[in-house]
Amino acid sequence: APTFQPRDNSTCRKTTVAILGGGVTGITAAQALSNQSISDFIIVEYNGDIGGRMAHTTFGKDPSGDPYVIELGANWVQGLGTEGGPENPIWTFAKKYNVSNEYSNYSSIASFNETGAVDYLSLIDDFEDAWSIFEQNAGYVLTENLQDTSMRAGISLAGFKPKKNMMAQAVEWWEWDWETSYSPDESSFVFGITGYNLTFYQYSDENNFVVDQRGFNTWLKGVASTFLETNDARLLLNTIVTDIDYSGDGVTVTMDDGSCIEADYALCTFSLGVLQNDAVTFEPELPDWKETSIATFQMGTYTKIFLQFNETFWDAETQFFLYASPTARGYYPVWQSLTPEGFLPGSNILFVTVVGRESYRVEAQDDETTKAEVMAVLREMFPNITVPEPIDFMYPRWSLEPWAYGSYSNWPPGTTLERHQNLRANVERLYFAGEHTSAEYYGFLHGAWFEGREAGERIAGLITQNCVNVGSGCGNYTNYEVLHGTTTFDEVNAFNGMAVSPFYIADA
Ligand SMILES: Cc1cc2nc3c(=O)[nH]c(=O)nc-3n(C[C@H](O)[C@H](O)[C@H](O)COP(=O)(O)OP(=O)(O)OC[C@H]3O[C@@H](n4cnc5c(N)ncnc54)[C@H](O)[C@@H]3O)c2cc1C
Repeated sequence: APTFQPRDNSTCRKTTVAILGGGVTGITAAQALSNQSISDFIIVEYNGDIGGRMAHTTFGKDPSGDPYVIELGANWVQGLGTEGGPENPIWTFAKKYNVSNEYSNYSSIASFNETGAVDYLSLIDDFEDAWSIFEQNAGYVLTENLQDTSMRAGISLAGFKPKKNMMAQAVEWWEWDWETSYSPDESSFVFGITGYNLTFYQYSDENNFVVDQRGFNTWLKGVASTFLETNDARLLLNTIVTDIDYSGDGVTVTMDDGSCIEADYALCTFSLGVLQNDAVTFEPELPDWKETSIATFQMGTYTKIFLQFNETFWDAETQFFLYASPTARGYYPVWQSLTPEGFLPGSNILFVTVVGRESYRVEAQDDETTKAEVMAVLREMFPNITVPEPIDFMYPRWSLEPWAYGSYSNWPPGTTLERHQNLRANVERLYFAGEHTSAEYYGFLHGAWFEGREAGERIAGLITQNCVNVGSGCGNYTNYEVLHGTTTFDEVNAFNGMAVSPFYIADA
């Protein structure tokens, strides 16, 4: 174990660029630097491996007694691409590094409630009919620069109102919360739809599920091996950053063992959850415009709960099982089977996903409590079968992981693109990038990849004075010190419902 050393800047390791975090963003940024012949960088990573939220573990056992490898975090390549059209870069890498995957067929679904199998799948068609209306409405709000609202309002105005119908609630969860890890009430209308379109219309509506027994991060290791040697001294694993001191001249990064790095530039790729939970101390404190944007955007949680059985007692061909709880929206709603061909046939593994508040609740309780809840649901879904106890059971606690504090970001209703830009923008020599800084693809692996590349290219441009990233700008990021609402003060009057000045003081 490292021994604590009092901080001593005179012995700080020196480098040109300190890359904080070895997830998709950090590794991609390092590659962008390498591509411009900048080899003097150090990557600092909390965990013992690269990949960040693209993380796997072992679970259960196969017929020969060896464990399976399953993904705790990112699992799909989302939006692949079309012939001749743009391709998702993650898909390009998945093909290049032969990452095993299988197409998720969302039509391979059966629906259930507390009485067992009940076919309410036509509600999915109703939701999708509403979708074709509200996506157009969102486009109108965007292009006319109208005020944003919630997805709830958007869905409702397009005619889909689940109200107390728990089966409609389950369908809505399948269509919305499952992707964004927040409810429609908590999600931006405009940026919810732009986010969906940029991935699933620009690339394609296909999601391919990774079952590679080397782990999904195998492609990222392949990318890293193109510019990092084995045991490269520029990759510090198992190293925890605690303090980041920044200025217009450079950045000093301190680790929990007291060691430090002095860099001309630093790129912080820590998740929005890490930033929101003050897991790292910034010196000086981050400016208001940065703090406000960190506090405004949301960090969602997405929890996959894995079960292995001795047999596949559910339909072996079906990929998805949707459950509508009679009392609680989002209560163990989507079940996935790894039994079908192309996944892990013979594994008898099922996993169920919860998000948002249900994730917080489930992640705060012990395995036994959760297992009992999950098994009670399965026994409601399959009333005519003696559902056996699982032979293995496991789930991660994303909301509690000190290197992530959640799963991925989401865009709340009623905020502007400028405020999001403040999440991206550098503060002096300290840069920020990650899935959360992607306005186009927040939440996705490809968002992390594009943002890592851009930050790497911008920093490289500053170092070499040779800007290659002409498309999206060079050097420092734009930021907005002050964000105005759309209402000017002369409009704060009785005609707009404000008959009394909000600044009125009775005896002044
Ligand atoms: C459960 C789950 C499911 C998901 N599903 C999908 C999916 O199917 N498809 C998809 O495209 N995306 C999915 N995502 C999102 C995807 O995983 C992320 O968008 C992406 O991995 C983020 O990469 P990043 O480099 O921006 O951040 P990270 O991967 O979080 O990288 C940041 C790195 O910083 C390190 N770090 C943090 N704090 C410190 C510290 N103090 N000191 C040193 N290092 C530190 C972390 O260990 C981490 O490695 C999912 C995520 C989760 C959690």
